[in-house]
Amino acid sequence: MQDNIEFAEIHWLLQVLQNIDIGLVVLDRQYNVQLWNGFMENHSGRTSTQVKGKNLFRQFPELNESWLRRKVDSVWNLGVQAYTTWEQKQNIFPFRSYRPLTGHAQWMYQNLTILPLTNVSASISHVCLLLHDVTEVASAQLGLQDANTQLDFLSRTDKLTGLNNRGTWETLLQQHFHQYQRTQEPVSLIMFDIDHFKRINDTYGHPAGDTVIRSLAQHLHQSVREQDVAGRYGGEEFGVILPATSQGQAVHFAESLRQSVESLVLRHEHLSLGMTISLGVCELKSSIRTVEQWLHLADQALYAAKHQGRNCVCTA
Ligand SMILES: Nc1nc2c(ncn2[C@@H]2O[C@H](COP(=O)(O)OP(=O)(O)OP(=O)(O)O)[C@@H](O)[C@H]2O)c(=O)[nH]1
Repeated sequence: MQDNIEFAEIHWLLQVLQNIDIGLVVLDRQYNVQLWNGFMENHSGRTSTQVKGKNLFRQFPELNESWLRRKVDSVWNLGVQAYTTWEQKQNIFPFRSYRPLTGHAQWMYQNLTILPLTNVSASISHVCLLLHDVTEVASAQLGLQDANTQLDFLSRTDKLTGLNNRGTWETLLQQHFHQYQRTQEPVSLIMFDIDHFKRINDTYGHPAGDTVIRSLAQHLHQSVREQDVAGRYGGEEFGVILPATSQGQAVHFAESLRQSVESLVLRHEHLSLGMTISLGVCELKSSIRTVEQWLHLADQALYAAKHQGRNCVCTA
């Protein structure tokens, strides 16, 4: 009677294992498949009869053999279970994902547990791979990461121009100021502003003014080196930090920017628009005690350029 109940229990257990929503694979020392449950059959398209007794890697050449062997060998050698998550390896078995909720995840994300299985003499005779489909969790987490990256980008950039916004740019200016205190390596600052921009707005309308600002920002972005830091400081005022640049080199850059901006012809609807800019340059020196003072000196140079008649470069 007792034997019958135990036999029935084993029978039920086998049915559960066959139908459970987790992949179960038992392997012997030679990586021959000894058990292949319903989950594995459904997702691989191979029946248990097709794969049983055959080498796993010969059956599935798309598996990363050296990686999986390393993992499984550690279980054979240490006798303890091993675990790997989808973050470490997206999909161990390249199964497609058919979950309606996660239509954008083409492949199944998987977590894998590898268990040592002992025989009657308590030595490890087989290993069991437990494969969990974690596509929904992974997609939600990846979606959240994407949203955070997007939010981070939006909080750092100016909406109209895509340049660093004022807050970000000022933080970077602080960093360059402090770096100078440590290294004394040359670093220059250029502040510049579109001349008579109010007239553009008043004559052609605010959208035309926006086009001018956007085009100038794009031109600036294309003109600076990778290590330079461009930002929109205010309405039509911009700042550029030029690392490893002396005052003379910064003036040279400012002058070539001034000339290239002067020759730009911008299209807005049926209009052809042009603009000029005035620029102030200030190389950081040890006599400049604070970042505010540095910015103020560059701003003063910019206003000097305005007073000199605009469309020119002045130094602090
Ligand atoms: N279209 C548009 N206009 C802006 C934006 N931000 C600021 N402005 C306008 O820019 C104009 C700046 O005018 P002012 O500060 O008088 O400067 P200006 O006309 O360029 O004169 P100068 O700087 O002295 O050459 C103001 O009319 C602002 O309303 C923006 O994002 N888009």
